[in-house]
Amino acid sequence: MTHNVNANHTTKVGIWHTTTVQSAQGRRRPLQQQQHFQQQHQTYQTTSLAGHKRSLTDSDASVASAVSAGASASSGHQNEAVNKRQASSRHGQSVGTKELPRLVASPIVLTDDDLGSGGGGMSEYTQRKAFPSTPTSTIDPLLSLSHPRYELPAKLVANFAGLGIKTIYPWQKQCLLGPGLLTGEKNLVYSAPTGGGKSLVADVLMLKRVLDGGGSRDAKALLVLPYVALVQEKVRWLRNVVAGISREELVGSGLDEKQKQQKQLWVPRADKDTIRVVGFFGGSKVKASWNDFDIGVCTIEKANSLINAAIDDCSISKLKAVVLDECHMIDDGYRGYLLELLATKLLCLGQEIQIVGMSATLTNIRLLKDWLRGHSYETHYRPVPIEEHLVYEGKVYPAGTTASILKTLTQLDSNSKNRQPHQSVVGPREAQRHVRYIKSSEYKVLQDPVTNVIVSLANETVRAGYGVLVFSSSRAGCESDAVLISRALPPLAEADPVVREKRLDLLGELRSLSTGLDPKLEITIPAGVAFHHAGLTTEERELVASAYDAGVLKVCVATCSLAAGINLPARRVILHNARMGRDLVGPAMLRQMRGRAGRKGKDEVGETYLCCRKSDLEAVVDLMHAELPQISSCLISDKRRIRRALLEVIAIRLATSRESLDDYISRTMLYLSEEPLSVQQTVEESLVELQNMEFITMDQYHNFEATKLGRAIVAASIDPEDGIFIHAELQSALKAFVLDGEMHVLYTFTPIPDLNTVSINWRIFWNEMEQLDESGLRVMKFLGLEPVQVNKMLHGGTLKETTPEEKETARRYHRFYLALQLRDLCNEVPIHRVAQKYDTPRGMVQNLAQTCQGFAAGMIKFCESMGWGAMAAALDHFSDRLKAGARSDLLALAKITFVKSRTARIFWDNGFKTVAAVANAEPQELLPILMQAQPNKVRLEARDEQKYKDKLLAKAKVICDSANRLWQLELRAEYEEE
Ligand SMILES: Nc1ncnc2c1ncn2[C@@H]1O[C@H](COP(=O)(O)OP(=O)(O)OP(=O)(O)O)[C@@H](O)[C@H]1O
Repeated sequence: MTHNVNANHTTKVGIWHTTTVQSAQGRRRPLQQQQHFQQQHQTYQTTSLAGHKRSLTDSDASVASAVSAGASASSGHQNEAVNKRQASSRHGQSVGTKELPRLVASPIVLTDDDLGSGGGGMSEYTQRKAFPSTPTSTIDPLLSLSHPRYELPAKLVANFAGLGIKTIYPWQKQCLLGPGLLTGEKNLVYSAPTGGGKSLVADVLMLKRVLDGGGSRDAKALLVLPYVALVQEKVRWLRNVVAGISREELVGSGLDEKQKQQKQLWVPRADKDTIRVVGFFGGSKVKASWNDFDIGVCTIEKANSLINAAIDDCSISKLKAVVLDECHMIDDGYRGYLLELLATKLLCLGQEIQIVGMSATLTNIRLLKDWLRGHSYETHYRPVPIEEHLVYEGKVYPAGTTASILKTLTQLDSNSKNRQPHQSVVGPREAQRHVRYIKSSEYKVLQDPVTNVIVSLANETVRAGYGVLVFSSSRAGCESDAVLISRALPPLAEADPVVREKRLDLLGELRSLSTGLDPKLEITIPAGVAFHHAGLTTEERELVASAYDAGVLKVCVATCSLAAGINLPARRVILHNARMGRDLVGPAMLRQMRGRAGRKGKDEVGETYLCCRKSDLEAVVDLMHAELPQISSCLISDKRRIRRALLEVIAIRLATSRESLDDYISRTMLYLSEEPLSVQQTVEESLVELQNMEFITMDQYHNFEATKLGRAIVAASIDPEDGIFIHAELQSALKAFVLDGEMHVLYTFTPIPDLNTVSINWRIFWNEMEQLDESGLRVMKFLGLEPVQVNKMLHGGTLKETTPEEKETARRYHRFYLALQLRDLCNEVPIHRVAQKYDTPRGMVQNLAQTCQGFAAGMIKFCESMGWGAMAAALDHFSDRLKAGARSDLLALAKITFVKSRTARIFWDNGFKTVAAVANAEPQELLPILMQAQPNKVRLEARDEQKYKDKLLAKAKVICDSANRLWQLELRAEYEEE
């Protein structure tokens, strides 16, 4: 027997917490009543505020129908009938933003089993049983960070408390008090579940090293994270943590008078007493040096190149701590292996640098502990309980029972010959195990059981007032899920007035970005839903993530890019098929995704629902029960990596003799797991290959030395194999560099594309080629790119990629296609226009705009190291245009904060042609110019208009201040020249 969840209030789903359902039941009407209420409410709804902001024009309606078509390709007559019914029930309601016909989410029904068992009991992942409650510092004083054992400045402790960390968890205490950790004598590697509070331990140790500095006032730390978004989030967090803290404060805290006297007090200097946290990634800080920061938060690549440069110029002695977050990535051959390289170099230095590694998915922590010669700590504590489920064919199973689902299914399958077509695949034994089921839907767009389930589960949580994170396998999937979910949720007019205002503000902010408002976000945001993927620009992603974090949005549908490390308030995490592109995610990624549910400080509990298709069931159940793979070094699996490892240490002169190279290799993680003899042999072969490639030479004393080329490759932070390609390209360019146009320089600044990720639209290639001037065509010819080949491709030809030569040619076509995009960006074409023109997601175009700056800096270093001074100067001269995204006449203006590309052009056209002119302007004067620079004029209400102007005025003030600073620098330079 089953009970409709909406009609029956006796649900009991967990012993430790109330679930979304229970909370919802406590607060809301049963769904049927609610729908009735909504319809009534909608019928008599007066004109909404949003209606004033923007009306549904014909063109909007056509966009809406286009989106509808995309989101619901299978939509049919039955569906239309329902939609028409619903649309007519909304008659008289003003639509604030674009809106598609509404859907009613399928009801979720409880089974008897659930009523009796407490919703399947606690899942295997829930750690709450072992730690029923978190003790406080009244029970254990060491749970307070102000305890003298930690020797932390009072301000730091207060900052942590202000950020919600008033007491630490028992495991955090035990971990911090491990031997030699607080004093920085020992390295540490530790593992705790996602959301377990790992960051705090590393933050405390790292800050102690920076503040204490082993006597140095110039102590530095690096925190290494795998993704740019994580770097940005961490920079924000750490800046709050260190706000108002000076190094000398540490000396005064937690010590008695005698101890204070014994410690030498530093004399504070205005520029030295605060802790500077700086983020390093992609195109940011291309020329940054160690003097620019105290704590550098970096991507893996940036950390590796910073460390190389510091070892080379001997400034590495300032480095006191390195934190490797998500250190299981060491086993990722694509880029994670750089973690092993950088840490091994530090281990070889023989100076005290505390290395701290952490992860939620480390099974063989011992290997890392042995490698780092440190202390290890493992906990399974998760402060917020998580309840996990599998959903299959509309039925919800507690995660613990999934293995038996499969068993039942196998039995049923073996008897399938006897099964009648109308009989369900789920037999009676299995039916007892599922705790809830989602009724199938009458709408055509919700015929797919997985989609239907996702809409219902999201709808249930949002209506109970909580946040939902949905992971979808692709960008298109994210967008279509978001549109469908939004159609089932209450429209904007029914939202709380404060939330409604904020959603409208969010729409306004997105509209005012240079990319304009995405038509699908325009549909979903009013209902509190958005998507987040690499196709959006960073600004769009940031606005979406922070609106979701603030509760303005209730549903965020994301690709797995949002899975690692990000702290967002998700009561419920729903996985749409657990796929990344076409492939099923691995166990570590699965854990990361599910780990986004129920984060401390954001939510009290968490629930996860992995929703899968029948064809995936077996693989998904295996995945849910899969042990996390043991990590291992991947240095040896591809010889390119060991070659890079050797080339780097030779080039930065960390190890040049055979003995020191052996010593270096013996300190890798690889050396602990591989047969020493086979490692030796690989090293031997790699050294010979590096010599053959002319990256290194051996001198008469049998010491290795990097050649110019070898040093250039390391200075440019590129892979040795890419180095060969670049070297060949630049070497031939030297002979005939095309300087009577910009294409050749731009081509040189274009990062080497991965052939699998860049796809060329040959029609566009052809069109652009036809419009190239003579100089541009000469560049093409020089690169060996044939119009005949482009024409062939246009008519269905294939670009061969079998031989190394063919691969190189293919690379050039792809690189040239990207260079064309870069050319448009530098000629002030806005990102979204470039994206449209080249048939590429705008996030990708923005990524190109950002990464090319770092790559360009690498190319300049490459030329400098090769002794190609003239080429380096020519490239350097042009590199400012990449940053400015503008033609050369605007370069000076584009140095001003917020004045880039199109905005700089509008300043110029309005007579503000120099920094001095802007510096001498009143912010009010700049207001009309900034309004002109907004691409999308929106009809605004008077009140909103004022808000909008206030925002622009604040921006104008920043612009004036920035221009003033630049102008003063210019004046000083002129004065000094005289
Ligand atoms: N002692 C504490 N008291 C209160 N909140 C805490 C404490 N420690 C950590 N938190 C909070 O818990 C949340 C999760 O912590 P954190 O980001 O460190 O998790 P994590 O273990 O790194 O997870 P993941 O592996 O998913 O990144 C954060 O919001 C953090 O501020």
